[in-house]
Amino acid sequence: MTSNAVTGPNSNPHTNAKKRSARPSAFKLLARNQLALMGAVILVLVVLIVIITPILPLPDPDATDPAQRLLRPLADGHFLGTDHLGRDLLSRLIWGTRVSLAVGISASLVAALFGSAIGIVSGYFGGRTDNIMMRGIDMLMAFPYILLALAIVAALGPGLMNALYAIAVVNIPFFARNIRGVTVGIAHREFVDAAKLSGKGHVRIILTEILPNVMPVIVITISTTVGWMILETAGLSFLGLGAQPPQADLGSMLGEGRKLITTAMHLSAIPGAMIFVLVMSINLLGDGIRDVLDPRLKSGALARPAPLTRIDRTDEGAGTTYPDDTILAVDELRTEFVLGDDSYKAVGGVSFHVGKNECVGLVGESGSGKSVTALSLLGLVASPPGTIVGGRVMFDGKDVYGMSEDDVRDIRGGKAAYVFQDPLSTLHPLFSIGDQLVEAIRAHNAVSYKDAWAKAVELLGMVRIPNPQSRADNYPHQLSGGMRQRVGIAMALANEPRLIIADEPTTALDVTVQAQILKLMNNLRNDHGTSVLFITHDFGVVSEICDRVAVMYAGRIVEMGTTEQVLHHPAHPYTKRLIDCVPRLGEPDRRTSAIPGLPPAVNNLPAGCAFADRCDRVEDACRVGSIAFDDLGEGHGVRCIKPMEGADV
Ligand SMILES: Nc1ncnc2c1ncn2[C@@H]1O[C@H](COP(=O)(O)OP(=O)(O)OP(=O)(O)O)[C@@H](O)[C@H]1O
Repeated sequence: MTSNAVTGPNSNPHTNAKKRSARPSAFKLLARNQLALMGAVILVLVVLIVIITPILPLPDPDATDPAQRLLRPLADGHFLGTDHLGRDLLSRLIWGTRVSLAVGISASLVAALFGSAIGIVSGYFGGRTDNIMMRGIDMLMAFPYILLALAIVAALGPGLMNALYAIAVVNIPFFARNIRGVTVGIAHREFVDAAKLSGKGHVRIILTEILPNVMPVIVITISTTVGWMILETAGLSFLGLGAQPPQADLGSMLGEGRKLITTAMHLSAIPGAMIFVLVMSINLLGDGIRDVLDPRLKSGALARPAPLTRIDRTDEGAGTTYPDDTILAVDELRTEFVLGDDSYKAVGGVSFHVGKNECVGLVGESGSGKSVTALSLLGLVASPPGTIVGGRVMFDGKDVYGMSEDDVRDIRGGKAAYVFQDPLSTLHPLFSIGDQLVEAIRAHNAVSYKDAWAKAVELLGMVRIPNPQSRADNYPHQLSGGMRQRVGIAMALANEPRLIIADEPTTALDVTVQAQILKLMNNLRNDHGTSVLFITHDFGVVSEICDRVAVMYAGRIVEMGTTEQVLHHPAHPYTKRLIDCVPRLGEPDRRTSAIPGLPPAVNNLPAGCAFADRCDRVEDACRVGSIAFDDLGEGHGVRCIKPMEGADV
């Protein structure tokens, strides 16, 4: 770590002007996965060779020549040698691979077509249709699949086409079950309901709403099963039920070679190696395709995140000093998401502090970096893809990024607690709220279950949940949204935190419940001396609860001051426009106006002021260099070269 090599997003804005695509192309993403690329290269090579097989100067694969039997590889005129009938092995291998690939891919497509159709219909209609179709599929699955395949070929008679049908049929249940599961999850989503309400018929809904959403899963399933189907086809041919003599496929070649394995090992080793290479390359490519089609895998969202955000700092803040009673000090914090060659500078040098028993609001439009700032404070940004690339966070006088994992974990839910916007997604659906509170209490205190339960009930009472004793046995789905948020707050209060970080805790609630929750938080703050970092996009909420407020835009704080200063005398044009968006009670004639344009993408920030393109006071100087955060006195500061002095709102 060095302290001088600051490469923050705005330290050299000229470099940021470079245009970059939001997301690399699918091909680029695939090419980055070296194993998948290797698989793709091998597979393309094999496919090219089998496509041009008829025009290759190869001897007839079925022409026998007893005088030339069992020649070793590299023999004259026979690069891979000959088999027990003197047939050229290279020619048989290439023709055999062509047959195996064609049968394997065709079987996959047939299984995918029928299996997916069954899965979609069954998952979409549900009820009796689902029951009948799935019981049929269960019956197919009740037999060991290879026995079933053998039985089908035995009934239809040996032959390649019959092997193809058998392999396709035994794989239909696999597709049907997979796709049904995905369809059930989609069939009741709001966009499907909206399509139904708009009068679309079932067939159109399936084709336009369901199919595009399950298509990636179908493609992924095909790509991961085609190798398996080639193996199964080879297995049937190996047993003499697939390709019939003299036709070669990889399985039948292996079967013939097996009889002479001790005298001419190459007869089985060569087709065996080809099956291995083919199946491996298809599987590697399949895995790569799966990663490309699921952006969450590529971004690391589905990977197991590290317990602490990755810290790779080029600086440790500007060394700013803060008042003595500061509980949280954030100094030039920078957090980035690295996706391939793109880095998303979600937090680009943020500094603020929260004093004891103080409530500081963090306000800004959606995407301005409020949540990432809040999560970065205690290393909760998922890594990958998030990295803290600069700055320092001091909590209660200690450097958070210099602490051990255990120490940070101790602070989380202990001295500092989070309250999130949607408590339904943070509360466990299968445990009662009492049990979840008990768990939160016992994670930081060595108390008995009974004592923790009593404390849990007390906490529920404290956040004004009626009948806390009996409500403690309720599950999250049995509570209203407002009550769930109270439980979220009770959970945050469980260990008497010194700081509560509340990320839009009232956004999902109606105004009456919102007012109750704000009052509750204010009372708790005053009763317990807790500090609050309150994240919101609503200036109305700020005016009710915050002592000071910081306004964020494109990952940076553009204005900061007391609530009175920022709300009534905004200095930054952005703050003024944000305030103008809020309707006021009792002022029906006041015009509210939306801010034109959109915030810049954080992977492509412009030089100078990030708000310049949307600002009606912009001048040339706004688009040059880095805009400093100027002190306007009395704790009021702004990042603007032309602040609005004395603007009265
Ligand atoms: N996992 C991620 N990968 C890539 N970019 C991300 C990720 N999470 C957040 N971002 C980006 O970081 C930026 C800041 O997001 P953040 O969630 O902090 O905004 P916000 O101000 O809290 O918005 P909201 O009010 O909508 O929650 C956004 O541009 C967002 O797209």
